[in-house]
Formats: sequence, C-alpha cells, structure tokens
Amino acid sequence: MSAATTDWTRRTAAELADALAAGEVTSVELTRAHLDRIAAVDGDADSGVHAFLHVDAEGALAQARASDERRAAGAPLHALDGVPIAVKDVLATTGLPTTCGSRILEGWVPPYDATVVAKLKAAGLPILGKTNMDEFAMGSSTEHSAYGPTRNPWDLTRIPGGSGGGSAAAVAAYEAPLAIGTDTGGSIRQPGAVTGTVGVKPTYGAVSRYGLVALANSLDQVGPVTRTVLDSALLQDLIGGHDPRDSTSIPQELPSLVEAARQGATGDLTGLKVGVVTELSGEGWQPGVKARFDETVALLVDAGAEVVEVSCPNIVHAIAAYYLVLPAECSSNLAKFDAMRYGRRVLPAGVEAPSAEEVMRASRDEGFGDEVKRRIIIGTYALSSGYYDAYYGQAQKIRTLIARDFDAAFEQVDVLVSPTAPTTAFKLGEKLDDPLAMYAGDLATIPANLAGIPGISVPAGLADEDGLPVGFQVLAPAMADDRVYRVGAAVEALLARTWGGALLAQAPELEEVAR
Ligand SMILES: NC(=O)C[C@H](N)C(=O)O
Repeated sequence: MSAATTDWTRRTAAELADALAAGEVTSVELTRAHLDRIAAVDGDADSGVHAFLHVDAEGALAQARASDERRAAGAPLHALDGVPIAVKDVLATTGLPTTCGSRILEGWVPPYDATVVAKLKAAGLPILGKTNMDEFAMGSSTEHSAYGPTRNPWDLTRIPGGSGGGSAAAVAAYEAPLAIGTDTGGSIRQPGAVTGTVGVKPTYGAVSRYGLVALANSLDQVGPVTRTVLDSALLQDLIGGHDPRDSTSIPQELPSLVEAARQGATGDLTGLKVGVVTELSGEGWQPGVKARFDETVALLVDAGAEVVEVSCPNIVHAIAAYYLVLPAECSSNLAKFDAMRYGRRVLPAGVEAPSAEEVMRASRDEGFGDEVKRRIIIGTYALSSGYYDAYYGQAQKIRTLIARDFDAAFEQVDVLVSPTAPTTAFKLGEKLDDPLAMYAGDLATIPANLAGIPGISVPAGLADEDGLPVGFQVLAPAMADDRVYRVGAAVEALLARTWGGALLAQAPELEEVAR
C-alpha cells in the first residue's frame, strides 16, 4: 500500500467528496484504498478487526467506475457520489448475502434492495460490503454473531459494542469512511461510543425500514455511523425521507441536517437550553465516563448554553420494559424463519421422511444462537394468554410513561444529554455469560427507542483509567433531529480544541493481518 493510498482512508467523507469534486482523486482510487485497508486489517473470525462478513470488491469497483464516468460526463451528482460505504448485514442487498449475523440466513441473497440501499446506489456510493453484527441485532458486543465477534480497533481484546459493532469498527479502523447501522436499543450509538465514532439514531419513522430485517418493528431505526457529525448529517440527509413502502415512515421532511451540523460547528450555543437527565447523569458509572461527561457539559456552558438538571423518573424502568416489548415483537418476527421458503434448512438426523414441523424444529434449533432463543422464549411467554396484561401490557404502559417524561422534559429544555454508555469497551467474553449485565449497559440508549426520539453519540475523549473512548449522547424531541446535529457538531468542535484534532488519530495503529 502506498502512503498516498493510506491517506485517502484517513479523510472524512466530506473531504473525500471535495477531493472528488476537485478532480484530485477518482472514486476507483478511493474505493481501492478502502478495499486495500480492509484486506490489510480486517482479518477473519480469528484475527484482525473482523468488521466485515462479506466484502464486495468487484461490485464496489464497478459502482466506483460508474461514478467516475458520470462525473467525467458532467452528469448531475449527489454530494456523496463516489464515496464508498459499508452496510450492516441486516439490510437487504440484491446480489450480496444478507445473513443478519445468523446461521439461519447463511447463503441467503435477497431478491430486492432495502430502500436505504437503493438510495445509496442511486446516489452513487460504492458499497464495500456487509458488516458484522450480533445475531438479528440482539446484543451489545457483536459476540452473538454466528460468524465470530468483531474486535475493537482501539484494543483487539475488547468488544466494539453491538449490535452494530461491525459498522462502527469498520469506520473506526479506517476501512470505510461511512457506514449504515440500525438502532433498536442503542445498536448505533453504543458502538459509536466505545469505538470513538459518531452514531445517530434518527427519529422513529424518519428513515425507511423497508428491506430492514426487523428485530422489533416499533423500535428499529436505520441511521449513520461516521467519524464526524457533518458526515452523519450528509448521510442522513441522503437516506432519510418518506417511503410509501414503509407504513411507519413519516410523510414530512426534516430540516436540513447538514445545515444544522454546520451551524453547530461554529461552537456557539447561545440561548440553547440543555437538560442533564438526573437518572442518566453518570453517577456511579465508570469514573472516566462520568469525568468526560461532566467536562463536556461544562464546555456547553462556556459555549453559551444554559444547563439545568431534568428528571425523567420512569427511565429507571426502561430496561425492564424494553426487554419485554422487544422479545414480544421479535418472537413474532422470527417465526417467519421456518426453513421452508428461504434460508438454511436442516434435516433432522435419523428421520427418514421428516415432517415439516420436524424440519422447522431442526432448522431453528441449529440456525438460531442462544441469545435469539432466549428472547424468543421470553417473548412467547410474555405474549401468552393469561400473562399478556401482566407483562406486555405493563411494559407498554411504562413505555408511555417514559415518552411522557420526555415530553415534559422538552417543555423545559431544547435537548437532553447523558453519557451514551455506562462503561468504556469491556473485554471480549466478560459479559457473555451474564445477559443481565449485558442488558444493563443499554440504560442510557434504550429510552430514546421506547419514545421514538432522535439521539446522537459523539466522541467525548478518553477515560483516564483505560484510555478508551467515551461517548456523549444528545437527545431531542421527535422530528427535531436538526437539534442533535447542531449540538453534536458543537460538542465535536469544542472538544477538538481540547484533544487537538481527531480523537481516532490517538488509536493505536493496527497490525496488518491477512484477510
Ligand atoms: N439491538 C439493539 O439496538 C441493541 C440492544 N443491545 C439489544 O440487544 O437489543
């Protein structure tokens, strides 16, 4: 790899777009640089970052060539035309496998593109490949992937977060300038926090879910994973908007997010009212997380914001409610993986003419991992007659109370802030046998999904005790995604002065491994 090639992987998407527009580089060169980087550091299930489950070098280069030809012909181009991207393996892609990190979908190649994928293709972004994830997005570490975990580029013995650890690690390791993630309870924001990248969960319904393999339909949202807030804004402006093919898609335009990010980057927050959520203020969390959070809040005050403390008392029940609503929805969603129509079919051993039920049982037994089975069992129980009111019904009521807490809070303040996650990246294997400990890490991210509001995680520096990234979360009312971008960009700009440039530049260099 030449030095110049390495350089292109270090640029932000906005910088790459400028370089393409200025004729300094071609999309083929950029795409090849990222493919080289993937080949050098991504490795496989046993070594390297392992952010990708499938790399599509040929497809990406063909898309890059087409982009270069359009540019040469003077055709109208999208701002990100020619800038490569990685896509979480939970979105349908024609011609490329979509496994959702599960054995049950091993080898499945969808016959259609998710709306988000179709938009990326139409805008000319070469798709580098599909990124690793916890099976069906269930998890906070990618250790529940059936294809082996992704490793955190800051320390390969640690988790990159989950479920979208592959997308975050790919961006953090300079394997892709942009990635698509999905966030049901934090799967974009928490990986962002622990890898030092930016992750955004848009307002529920702001980005189409058509072609997204649903984990929990009422919570899932597709969103950007990038290294800067401006890059996330460019990407959400592209993938967002109404889609008649998704019945929950909002038929209303969001304000320009790029404009909001540019405004925030001035670092002036005069007149903004910020609420620190009492229940998520970081008290009792990892000291380095709390310290970086408090310092960032102080910077907001210096930038002219008024900061008050706001209580959202029902948030303390968020995890309990989520881990009933989600299993209920996913147990129903996953019923479709019956090995009859598509996906992996396993014939039961020793049965000569197995019935459909026996094939389904064998396929689901072998095709699903432990965490998926756990949630299917919990969800089936919670929805069963006699228990519905006691569990699912109660959880839905708590959900409403949490949404009301946010409504009341946003009458007092413009945005709410908290640390994104209670700890920095933990060691691989540390929480694998303790599901409740794994779930507890979602405390700060889940409430936004339950309420349908937007949230961003922005890098807030490194924890003193382990030198690992900490995330700062900004939440805003539904449809006010521009506020999370404005404040997120301000935090980024104010903090860049503190640590002297890009946080990721401080990550250790990755050793080259064969892929
Ligand atoms: N899917 C998500 O957003 C992640 C969350 N940790 C979960 O396991 O449900």
